[in-house]
Amino acid sequence: MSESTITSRPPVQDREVLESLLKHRFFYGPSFEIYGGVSGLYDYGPAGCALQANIIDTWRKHFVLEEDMLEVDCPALTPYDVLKTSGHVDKFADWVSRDLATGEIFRADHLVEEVLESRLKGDKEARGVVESTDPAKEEKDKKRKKKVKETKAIKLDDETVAEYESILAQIDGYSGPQLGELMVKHKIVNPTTGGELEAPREFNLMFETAIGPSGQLKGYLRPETAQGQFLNFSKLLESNNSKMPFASASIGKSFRNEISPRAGLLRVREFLMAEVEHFVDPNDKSHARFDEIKDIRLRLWPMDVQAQGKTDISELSIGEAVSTGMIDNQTLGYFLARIYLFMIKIGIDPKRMRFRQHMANEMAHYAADCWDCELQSSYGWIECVGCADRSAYDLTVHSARTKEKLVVRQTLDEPVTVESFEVELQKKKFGPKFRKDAPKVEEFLLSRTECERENLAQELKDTGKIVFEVAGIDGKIELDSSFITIEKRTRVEHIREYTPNVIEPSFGIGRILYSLIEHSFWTRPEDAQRGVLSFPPTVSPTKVLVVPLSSNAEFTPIARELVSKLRRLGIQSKVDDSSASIGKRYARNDELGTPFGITIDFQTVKDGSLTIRERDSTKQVRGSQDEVLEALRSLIFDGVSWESGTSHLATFVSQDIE
Ligand SMILES: Nc1ncnc2c1ncn2[C@@H]1O[C@H](COP(=O)(O)OP(=O)(O)OP(=O)(O)O)[C@@H](O)[C@H]1O
Repeated sequence: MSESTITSRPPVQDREVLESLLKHRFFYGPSFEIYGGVSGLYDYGPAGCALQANIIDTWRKHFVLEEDMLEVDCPALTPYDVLKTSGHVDKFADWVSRDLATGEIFRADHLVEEVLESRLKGDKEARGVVESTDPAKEEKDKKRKKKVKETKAIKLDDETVAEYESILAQIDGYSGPQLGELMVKHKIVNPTTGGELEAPREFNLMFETAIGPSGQLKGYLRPETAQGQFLNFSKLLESNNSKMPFASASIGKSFRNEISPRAGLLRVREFLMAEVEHFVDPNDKSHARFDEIKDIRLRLWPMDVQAQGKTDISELSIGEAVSTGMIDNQTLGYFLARIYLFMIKIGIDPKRMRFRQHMANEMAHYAADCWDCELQSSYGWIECVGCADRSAYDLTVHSARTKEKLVVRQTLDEPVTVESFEVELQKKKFGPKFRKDAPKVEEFLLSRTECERENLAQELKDTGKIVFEVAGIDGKIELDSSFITIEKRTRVEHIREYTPNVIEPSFGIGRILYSLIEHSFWTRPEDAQRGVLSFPPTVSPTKVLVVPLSSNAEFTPIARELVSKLRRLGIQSKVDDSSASIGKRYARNDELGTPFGITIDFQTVKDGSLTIRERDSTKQVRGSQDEVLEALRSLIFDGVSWESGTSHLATFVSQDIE
């Protein structure tokens, strides 16, 4: 699939028609439904499972095989220590506000966003501004209006409009206290009842559990698959013959106790992730294959444009974006392009895909740069892949906590002379002075960075002592030079030891799958209820539908033989020999996204010839069995277009099929 072969379809006009199709054809549906269901949990049916499996299969070929990545599969159950060290126990939280009267809980950033958007909408109505009539947006607004009671046509002054727009453009970057201030300043209350809300407080999104019967080992269901890859770094490096750079990959379920799961598969509590951790030398983030992708043009929304409250998208080549510094480095740029190519391969509409850079206050403090691949659907622009340069953070914290060296040792071609500040402790004096805290103080001093050592050396020189604090020990500690010396020394090194940086593309498969469904959905012009899902053959749940014209017994062995030949070609097919009319059977399979149909009729019995039907155009051609099979093979595996793949076959006009 290339960009030029993807048909850009109008946004979904009526989500209910699509939702009814997805339910009816059992792509997915609420889990535990006959017990009333639990929000944010979904079961995938046969069509959804096959679609998901094909997306994953394409992902594995596109990333793991193409890039020689090392795949790992690690448990979802994760001990407390791991997630404490990674920062998830303390920081993996959203801000929530509770209605004091009803107990209803709101996610603070979503609430501020919805209320301000709705006020801006009310202002536009009051000013008589006609917005673009995007039906999907209209529907979203209608629903929001119902939910957000205060949407009224009230005119705002220009300053307030500018302020709201600026807040909305930066909504992902506010801290809890800042959201609280915004709620007070802009009088944001429970939109349905008008009730007062508590100041935002943190709510950790991880599901907590105890591992084993004693209840002593606290654990969590992982919120991402990444940690397993970091913890296995040394084994993976060894598997890669100690060669850098390299990438690991993992596909598995992650769990987040979302505050208000909504928008179907877009915000759920258990979802499939596919993540890559690409380990790279911090001094050289170039990519060996950058030239292959440097001319690919992406729709980019950089942080400075967002900070000005603007939504202007620049269409730039990756080469330009990296050379101007908009994208931090080649490896990050390389992965953004590879994400784009993957999306195109599975049939995502490039016009409904953009890359949004995280703003400085939204990015984790350690991240060098971060971009989200956002896909547009009737729910708006949704982050479907996050791609971050996480620097050396993860390996450094796990290494510090476990004392396992998670580093690369590189033999240098030429030895180098290195100058550094070295700390020497008179350990015999630490015991009597600090007693049980001595190891903590020693560890603190020995684990200072080069820059901190330099500062301490200066302090010692200037004042004859150093003064510092150590976490877990009360009060300030003072040490003079009889306890510690810090001196600049020179040594010759033959080995360079470094902690690699990590570039992490992180895919939410459910969000991608749902966006793909919307980008592929349309209804036949003659009947708005007749839905079609135009998946590319690579990901469609079934590739070929075999349709005997009637229940005539002569058709059965032909169908059986055909299916077995298709199977040998690696083409997955289904026979539909139900009593429904052929038109109905095709319509059913259009809803399932099956790209091709083969009809067996009385002519087949006579001369073995068959017809192939193409889902989107409903065109049909006729040929011998060998011709039909060869045409299907090239249509499905070689990405050949219908016109060129079947031009040598006779056009077939059926009387009663459609
Ligand atoms: N609750 C969820 N339901 C479905 N997919 C999710 C959910 N949370 C995250 N994802 C997917 O996992 C990917 C990587 O997760 P990441 O931590 O970057 O998301 P996030 O920034 O927390 O998302 P959001 O801000 O939308 O909650 C996302 O791009 C998305 O596709």
